[in-house]
Amino acid sequence: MSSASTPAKSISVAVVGVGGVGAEFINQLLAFPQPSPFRIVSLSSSKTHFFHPDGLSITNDSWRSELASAPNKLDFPGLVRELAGVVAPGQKVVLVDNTSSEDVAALYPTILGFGIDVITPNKKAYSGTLQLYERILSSALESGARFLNEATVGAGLPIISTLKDLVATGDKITKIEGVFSGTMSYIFNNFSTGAATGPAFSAVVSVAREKGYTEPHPADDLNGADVARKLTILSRYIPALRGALPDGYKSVATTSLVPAALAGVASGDAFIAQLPAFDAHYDAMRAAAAAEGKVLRFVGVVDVLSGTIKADLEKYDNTHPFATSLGGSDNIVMFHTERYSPRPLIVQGAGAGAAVTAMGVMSDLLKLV
Ligand SMILES: NC(=O)C1=CN([C@@H]2O[C@H](COP(=O)(O)OP(=O)(O)OC[C@H]3O[C@@H](n4cnc5c(N)ncnc54)[C@H](OP(=O)(O)O)[C@@H]3O)[C@@H](O)[C@H]2O)C=CC1
Ligand SMILES: N[C@@H](CC=O)C(=O)O
Ligand code: NA
Repeated sequence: MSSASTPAKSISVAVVGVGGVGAEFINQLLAFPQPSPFRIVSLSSSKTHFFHPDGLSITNDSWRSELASAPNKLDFPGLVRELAGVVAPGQKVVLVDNTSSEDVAALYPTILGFGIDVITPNKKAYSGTLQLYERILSSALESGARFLNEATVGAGLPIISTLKDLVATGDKITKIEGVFSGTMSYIFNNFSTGAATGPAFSAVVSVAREKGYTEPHPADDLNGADVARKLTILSRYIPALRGALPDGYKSVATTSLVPAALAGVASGDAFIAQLPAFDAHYDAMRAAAAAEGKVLRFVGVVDVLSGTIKADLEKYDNTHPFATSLGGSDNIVMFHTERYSPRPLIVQGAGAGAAVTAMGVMSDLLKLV
């Protein structure tokens, strides 16, 4: 029974993926002030899951071991059907996808079609084919379910909400540019400081991985695909570019920093182990930039007027804001618009890491209350 001081637990939350971001999200959700409008009805790792329509009785100390010892193998389509049975008038169900799985992302149209909201930091769906993107939109429109993905760009930074607000209030975006990868930012903030020499490229990449900034496979950051995905997601919120990338991120002009010899390495561990053999190549790039008084930064551009969407390694003067004002995993995103001209609207801050990404997911969840 509900009352003003004890609201009904009216939002059932199913969490899929309990890696760095997923675990932090669960901790933030369990720490939400009581009485909470949320109840966790399901937790899934890539191996096991548990589900109870009335809510799970878990704590921050217990959920990992309980999930690890759960007898149920993960059957994701089966879980979706069970969740669909929980949807009822006044009873929202939201699936929070904290994986980087294509298979989970491919089911979003079905999930939304059941009236289940989807919240995710996973970029795979919205940066995929135009066809999948359009099916997500039409399923959400038909059922009224929400699809929210703030954490896919800039982690917890308000990038997507800012872009949506600019567009919804009638501003015209002319260009979005900046540093969109926390991993690339961390790497080049530490590797290319203006000096001709410094730490080994492979060592800096390893630290970025240890800090939880990289994708499960770090090559997905170094090959530029992660930035290309973010640019695709942003371009789809801009009316003039909505249909511009039929093949999604694969249509973005992208510079890869992965040595050709490592392009097919299947595991992240093997990739990290083999990267030191190529340090001399990156040393030469750093020295060449330093000789011109410049630093290296990996940037993305969505130029609405020319239709150019690209992810590239660029050289910037030592005095440029990309050289002087970025630290850690900082992203910086500049929105050039009709209203914000000639000076852009700028959002800057940590753009990767479990805590700030989970905060972005949590902020989307709060939009449902
Ligand atoms: N880390 C960051 O800073 C940011 C991450 N993101 C996005 O957040 C998502 C999660 O990232 P992160 O936590 O760092 O990555 P992790 O690799 O730490 O976690 C991903 C988890 O998903 C699990 N998983 C994979 N497939 C499935 C599946 N089919 N069902 C259930 N679980 C599955 C994996 O399990 P197992 O290990 O057993 O395979 C793993 O535990 C990614 O999409 C990433 O792009 C977005 C912004 C920033
Ligand atoms: N690997 C990504 C994580 C956030 O999207 C990054 O480094 O930015
Ligand atoms: Na964000």
